Amino acid sequence: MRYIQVEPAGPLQGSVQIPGSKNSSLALLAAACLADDVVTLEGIPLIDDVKVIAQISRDIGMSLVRKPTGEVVIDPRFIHSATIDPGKAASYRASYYFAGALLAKFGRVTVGFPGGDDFSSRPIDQHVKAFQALGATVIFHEDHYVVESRQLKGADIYFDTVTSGATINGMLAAVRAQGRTNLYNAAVDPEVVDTATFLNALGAKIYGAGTDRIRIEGVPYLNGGCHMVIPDRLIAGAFLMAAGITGGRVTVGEVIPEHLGACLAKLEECGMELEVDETSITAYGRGSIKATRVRTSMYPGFATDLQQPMTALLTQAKGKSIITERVYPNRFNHVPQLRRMGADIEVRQESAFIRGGRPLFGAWVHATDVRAGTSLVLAALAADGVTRITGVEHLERGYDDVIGSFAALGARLTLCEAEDERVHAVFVR
Ligand SMILES: CC(=O)N[C@H]1[C@@H](OP(=O)(O)OP(=O)(O)OC[C@H]2O[C@@H](n3ccc(=O)[nH]c3=O)[C@H](O)[C@@H]2O)O[C@H](CO)[C@@H](O)[C@@H]1O
Ligand SMILES: C=C(OP(=O)(O)O)C(=O)O
Repeated sequence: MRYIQVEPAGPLQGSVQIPGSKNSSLALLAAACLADDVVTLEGIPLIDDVKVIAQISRDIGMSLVRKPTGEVVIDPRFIHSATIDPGKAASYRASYYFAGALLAKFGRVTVGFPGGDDFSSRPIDQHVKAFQALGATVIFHEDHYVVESRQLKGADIYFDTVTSGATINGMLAAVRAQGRTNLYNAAVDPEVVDTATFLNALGAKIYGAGTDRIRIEGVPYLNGGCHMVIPDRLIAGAFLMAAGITGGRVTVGEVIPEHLGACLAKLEECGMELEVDETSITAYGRGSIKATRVRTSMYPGFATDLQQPMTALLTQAKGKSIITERVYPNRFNHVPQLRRMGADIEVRQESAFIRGGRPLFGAWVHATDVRAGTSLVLAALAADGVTRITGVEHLERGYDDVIGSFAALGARLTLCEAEDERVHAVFVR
């Protein structure tokens, strides 16, 4: 069993270049299926979810090659199958994008149910609603679903809730549908805009991405092309919080500061000093962190994926903080683990009540999902003593080099192998 060992190393200091966004990359790689020629994507991180996509691509006949210079070159011209293996689909969340992307080209797609971080019920009813509105049938089987349509037809789609996944999937399915599609109550996340920008570069006609109404005029053909994925705003936000919790100074480079608006405002409310340039942000963790109230919401609100590192930060804020999780109300799996490290947090319904200022100490803890892992790394950086974090595979879904990137800032993280599996059983509860 692998674990990450974190030893005390004082305040983090230095700069880190932020990699391409996981969530955008997963959408772009599936979107590449829609093209009729070779596509090059720059900045795709080498994370586990992307490795699964590489395997899926091989299965369906889509060549996907990572060049030594880092670009990923995809040739979708010889895709021969629209069946996505249930096991592979279930090993990450965004496998559902293959349904939208392959539907218009193949008329029938079989995809295993999505996996990904298991912190809450994560319905796909709005994806289904979009496919059905475009004229497809969706049939559920034990471990997969089949989406079928002889000819997708543009439609007006009113999402019942704001969802980035269903907005992107609706866009993917509509790009090659016949006629006009309007997506209402669409998500405005940067990942939605990034996917639309990429598809438009290939010849799609998508208008209004980044607003809550997106219009798509279907096209019969998409060219090849090049695109650079946006930086990972969630990784960037967590590094800024790491500066706060360790009282250090961290610069995140190659970011789009606008994507982090709600996070930056909250960190300033907590008393952190920030210097924002065109493509970089420096956070100073000077002085004490102030308690605050956070409510997560969809973009441009405070991201649910930053809630967990923020919880870690607020354990060190003097006074009472409240975090309310509005996107995934049960997303508090990191809290019992933070408590093992001495944090005083109580979860009631969709809120975590944090009595901050208690010292943290090293312990064996388990990362149940990628952001829970980030939260534990941050807590460990501020803790007295050695922390050992299992569930490394969850961190590897989102980070291609969690050890190296924190080490570059002076942290002491080591990837270790435990021989005794019983250790695992003791704390994974
Ligand atoms: C791979 C990926 O991009 N994952 C991100 C994506 O997940 P994901 O795409 O799953 O999240 P959504 O944006 O779709 O979900 C937002 C909200 O809509 C609800 N919903 C969603 C779909 C649906 O069919 N029905 C429905 O009710 C969800 O329960 C949630 O409350 O956005 C989440 C919210 O920002 C992030 O935490 C995830 O990191
Ligand atoms: C929830 C997340 O990922 P996924 O949707 O891929 O499970 C995340 O990145 O925090």
